[in-house]
Amino acid sequence: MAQSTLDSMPGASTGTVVVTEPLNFWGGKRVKPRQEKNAEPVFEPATGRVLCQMVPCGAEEVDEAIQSAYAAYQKWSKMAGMERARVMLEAARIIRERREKLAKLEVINNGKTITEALGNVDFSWKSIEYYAGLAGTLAGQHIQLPGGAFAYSRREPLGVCVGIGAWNFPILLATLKSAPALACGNAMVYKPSPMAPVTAVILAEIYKEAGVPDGLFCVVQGGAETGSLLCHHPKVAKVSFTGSVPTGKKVMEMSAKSVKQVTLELGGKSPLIIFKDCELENAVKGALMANFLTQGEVCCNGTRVFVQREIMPQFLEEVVKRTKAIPVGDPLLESTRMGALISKPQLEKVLGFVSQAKKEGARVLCGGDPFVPSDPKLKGGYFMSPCVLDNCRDDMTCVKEEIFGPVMSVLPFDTEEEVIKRANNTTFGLASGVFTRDISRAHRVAASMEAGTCFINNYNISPIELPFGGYKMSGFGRENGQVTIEYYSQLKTVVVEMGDVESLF
Ligand SMILES: NC(=O)C1=CN([C@@H]2O[C@H](COP(=O)(O)OP(=O)(O)OC[C@H]3O[C@@H](n4cnc5c(N)ncnc54)[C@H](O)[C@@H]3O)[C@@H](O)[C@H]2O)C=CC1
Ligand SMILES: C[N+](C)(C)CCCC(=O)O
Repeated sequence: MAQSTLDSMPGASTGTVVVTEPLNFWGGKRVKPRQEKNAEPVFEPATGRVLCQMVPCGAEEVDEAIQSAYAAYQKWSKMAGMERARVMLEAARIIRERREKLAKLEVINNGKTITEALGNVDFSWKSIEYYAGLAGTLAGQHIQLPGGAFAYSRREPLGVCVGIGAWNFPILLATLKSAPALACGNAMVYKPSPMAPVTAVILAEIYKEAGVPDGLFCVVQGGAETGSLLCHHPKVAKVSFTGSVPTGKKVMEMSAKSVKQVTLELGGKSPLIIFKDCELENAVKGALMANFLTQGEVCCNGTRVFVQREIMPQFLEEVVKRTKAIPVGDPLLESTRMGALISKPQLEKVLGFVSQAKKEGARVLCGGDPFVPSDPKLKGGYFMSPCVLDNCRDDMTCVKEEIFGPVMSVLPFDTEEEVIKRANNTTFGLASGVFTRDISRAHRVAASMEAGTCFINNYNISPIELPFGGYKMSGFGRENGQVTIEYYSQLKTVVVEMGDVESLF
């Protein structure tokens, strides 16, 4: 039972997998939905075929999951960090062992290429290893006070934390939220996106197999309604959310009612600035990495590509040549470099952005059309050709709004001062990038960016060791890196009197 979905994976190919096992997990096992009412079909993006049914959890089920997490938290939080680390390292080992199967299932549910999905699975076991490494280092301070009195601080967990994930990195987001949470001694109830529900429950099975107490990592399925039940539940101490700005605001509002801590990883419209003194080939490669991973459905993508006017012709020629050469198609083939978008509505939304851009005066240099691969089984898939837009202006819709698809907008600029101002002229602030061979300029620009990350001479390098998160409306709090320990724990100060109480009364 436990590994049935994965067991069917080795021979799996696009268009063959159907998932029928329950996708909820609490109390140490998969749990069948209480009623099939409101079931929603989940599609395989590469074929448009139904992969499984997602049945949203109601109030009673959410409560059951949270109670089960709370019971596990009571045990887990009393263990030493080193003991928790040992269990987590075992979970990381199991993920490594099932790397290929897990990645395949991720591809079938999300539509991204197998090459990227393998990288995402590697990111997952690395996050667990990284936070397992930190679990044994959690410590407080000892502070001496007058008269022999002293105090110490203890770093304690928060309790039951909720993770709400997006569909673009299903297994990676479930792991990068749960790994630091568990390392600090918390339990987590995780709600994946209703469009990508199948891999989080496998992570839950792996944690269980590694030896966490039953209930420590629970999965509840559902959309907005289930999400708000989680955000309102009185036993939840914290919500970590990845998704769009409008939903992030709602999560914050709901969490405010019972003063829950929140981490918000929201959208972006990040600038990538390419100066004329750059190494051009690297800048072109960087622009592709900034726009086309996971079909462009990445929050930190550098979708506003500012290019210094003198090198614009060469840049465009090279970027278009390479974009046209991207093999789009069956995401399970190793040679494919771009798979299918998550859903039909998402594909239509992205194509809509391209038509709007044309109306507003942008020029399509390549792509931007629906793409029908020659393989007949992919005819119903949500593919499009990657797109480069030229003649863009700062006031165009494609330059202002998050598109979340493979669409790069290219904008000319003349001076450093001008481009910094234009790059920062957005309500978002997730990431930014700069290509130049002038080291002073590189650091000057990095310091001026109103964004949580700045990449110098590369883009989208986000290993687990580095803090990741937004400025402005891209959110707050950080994920990844050592600092995330602070977002999943709280300090208790213990004050110790060694003499008599000096009372004023
Ligand atoms: N920054 C990012 O990484 C992401 C940005 N987006 C952007 O958002 C657009 C829409 O995508 P969606 O998946 O609909 O994003 P969304 O922000 O609505 O959903 C993200 C998660 O929040 C949950 N959710 C929705 N309403 C909720 C509520 N009221 N309370 C609690 N949880 C709730 C969803 O079920 C999902 O798990 C995309 O086209 C893209 O532009 C989407 C996903 C990730
Ligand atoms: C930083 N990265 C790419 C590993 C994950 C970002 C999460 C997101 O795009 O929603």
